[in-house]
Amino acid sequence: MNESDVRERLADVRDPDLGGDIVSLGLVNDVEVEEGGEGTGDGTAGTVRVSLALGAPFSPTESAVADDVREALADTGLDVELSASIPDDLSADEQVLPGVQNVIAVASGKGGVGKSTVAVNLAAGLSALGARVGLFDADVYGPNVPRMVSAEERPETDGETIVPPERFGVKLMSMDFLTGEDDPVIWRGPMVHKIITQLVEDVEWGELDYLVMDLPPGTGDTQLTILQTLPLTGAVIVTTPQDVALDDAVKGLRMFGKHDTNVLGIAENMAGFRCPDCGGFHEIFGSGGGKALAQEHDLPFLGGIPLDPDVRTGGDDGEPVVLEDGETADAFRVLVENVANNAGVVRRRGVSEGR
Ligand SMILES: Nc1ncnc2c1ncn2[C@@H]1O[C@H](COP(=O)(O)OP(=O)(O)OP(=O)(O)O)[C@@H](O)[C@H]1O
Repeated sequence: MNESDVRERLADVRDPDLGGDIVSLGLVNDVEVEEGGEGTGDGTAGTVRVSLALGAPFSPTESAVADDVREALADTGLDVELSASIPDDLSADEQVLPGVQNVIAVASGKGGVGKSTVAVNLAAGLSALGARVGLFDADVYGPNVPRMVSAEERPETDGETIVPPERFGVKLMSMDFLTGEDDPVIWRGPMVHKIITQLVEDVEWGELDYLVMDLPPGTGDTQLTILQTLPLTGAVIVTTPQDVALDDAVKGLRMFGKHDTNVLGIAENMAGFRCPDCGGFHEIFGSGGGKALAQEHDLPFLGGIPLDPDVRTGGDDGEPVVLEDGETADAFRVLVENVANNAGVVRRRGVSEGR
């Protein structure tokens, strides 16, 4: 079995989203076969090392592709060693956040729709899948991260670098940690730019699979600065089924469109209420708006999160609901998986189209 035999077998593995096999799509970076058996005396047929251009660690789709690759090589008798990396055009020095694979922004057109709630549960849910995750709370108007850590757990700094505190395996940072008591209302573009730069240069994120950014609501300076400064994989737009929230979501979509930012999809929050007393399901803010918005703009619908008192108490106590059991937690898990899958589509499409 040589390298071209291996590639021939890999040509049977399909990418379920891009519609083609992983070899033709350019998703096989490298194949190496090391003969074993006689001669080497290790008693095996050898090892095959395959490097795949996969970019969304722990996403169900990419995990399935990796399983298919193993299966395609299963009867060769070779030990299969897989690795995943998306080759980068820029050197580590030129990259803004060299250790971070995916930056995912969570945005909304207006406040109070549950954007921060989605960001926190997305980060915790990705971490629960096994990924290395950071959460940056850039929502100066309603920071949520400080609530998740006690005062003693504030970031440590030696004057040069900032070490983010961790909860449920997620590294946490907040604009609030950096600015202290300053009144965010007086912030202007240059100030925001300075802080974002500080985030990029001074925080020790280490190696991360996903950095989730909780953007402030709306389409102002901070959002634009972040879009211009950071290499986003894509954005998640949070809305409620109400018409007015949907109008605002469209404004958000336009902003991302202008900056060539991928939209990973639309999440609909407060989509119905399961009454704990009568057991009935009530659609308090209407229904289907998020899905219709997604369809209209030809974007993925990521899922609906019900109105559930546990979401709020979880938020207040800093314990994301996604880590619990139940209907709402399941809804969040679907959302987390869809976001990861769609991040993978963006990354693999980039490789495939960039060849
Ligand atoms: N699905 C839900 N069920 C019940 N309560 C929710 C749900 N989603 C959010 N909430 C609650 O609604 C309030 C607003 O949510 P959140 O802070 O996430 O909104 P936001 O869009 O980030 O607003 P802002 O950016 O203005 O801070 C919080 O108290 C939160 O706990």
